[in-house]
Amino acid sequence: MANQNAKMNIHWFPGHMAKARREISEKIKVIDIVIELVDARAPYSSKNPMINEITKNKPRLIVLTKKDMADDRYTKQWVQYYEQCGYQAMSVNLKNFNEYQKVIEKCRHVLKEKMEKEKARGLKPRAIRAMVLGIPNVGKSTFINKLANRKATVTGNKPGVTKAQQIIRIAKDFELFDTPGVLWPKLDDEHVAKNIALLGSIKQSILPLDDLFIAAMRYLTENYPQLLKERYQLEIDLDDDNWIVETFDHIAKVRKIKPLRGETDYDRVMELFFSEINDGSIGQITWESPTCVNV
Ligand SMILES: Nc1nc2c(ncn2[C@@H]2O[C@H](COP(=O)(O)OP(=O)(O)OP(=O)(O)O)[C@@H](O)[C@H]2O)c(=O)[nH]1
Repeated sequence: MANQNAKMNIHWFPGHMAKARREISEKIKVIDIVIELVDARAPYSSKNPMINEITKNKPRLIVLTKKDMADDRYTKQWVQYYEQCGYQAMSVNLKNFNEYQKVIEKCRHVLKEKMEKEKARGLKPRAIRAMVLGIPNVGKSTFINKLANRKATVTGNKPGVTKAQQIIRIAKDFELFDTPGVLWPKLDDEHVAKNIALLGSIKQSILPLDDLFIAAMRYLTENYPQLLKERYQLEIDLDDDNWIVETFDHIAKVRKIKPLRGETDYDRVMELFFSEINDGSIGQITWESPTCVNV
């Protein structure tokens, strides 16, 4: 589960990006479908900005992971949104025993026509080959490991087929690269950086923590006041000039955080709040809706 300590490699230098692109471009030649994982709690912010360019015209399935931590209403809207944009999209909870099977089913469905055409042209039936892509912490390894642990056969143990050693057979008709393509988020966009920090995917210190705290509290008050009430018995009046200090004081009191040199321990309050946001204990929250981002 995403947590306070989960850290994204935020040092994406042009060299890293070029390398990631190169590796993916190599693999993409031999795959039929790209499975792009994004986090359902921020399905725009957790996307790589250049994915279209990188994956060229390969069929793509956008999978919103961690739907158990996101707001169901928004998850539905996001799936619809991406479908309207012309992609295949679905949401999953990878913690559920068999959910990933739905992803395979969907891939089969997307490629049905292509495979039938190949058959009609007299080509030998073959397995669909897929690759998983996504920014750090969206669930790529969880997804691949689940598939691999169930029924994995390394298919490339033929001499001279080095590349194929990275491909695992999941089912008779489905193969997957065993390592995902790791892409970078658009951290120079403030909206994205804030959301990525709230997902717990990067060390939150890349942004001033108090700004992040204030932005999160404002958003929760406007969108999920009930969750704040249930978790912290907190009701914020954003028109009150003193709401920020009062919020800190209130949480410290309710959660019995010891004062520091006679004052509210602001750092401890933020630490507690962010860890509860990250691990989902405040509730199912989505940080952006399709209506507020320009995808
Ligand atoms: N609740 C919940 N947690 C999930 C889900 N999918 C993944 N996780 C958790 O999210 C965290 C990150 O998952 P990973 O599979 O390591 O993500 P990744 O994309 O491989 O991350 P990197 O290795 O950093 O690129 C782990 O703690 C997983 O257990 C999901 O659908 N629901």
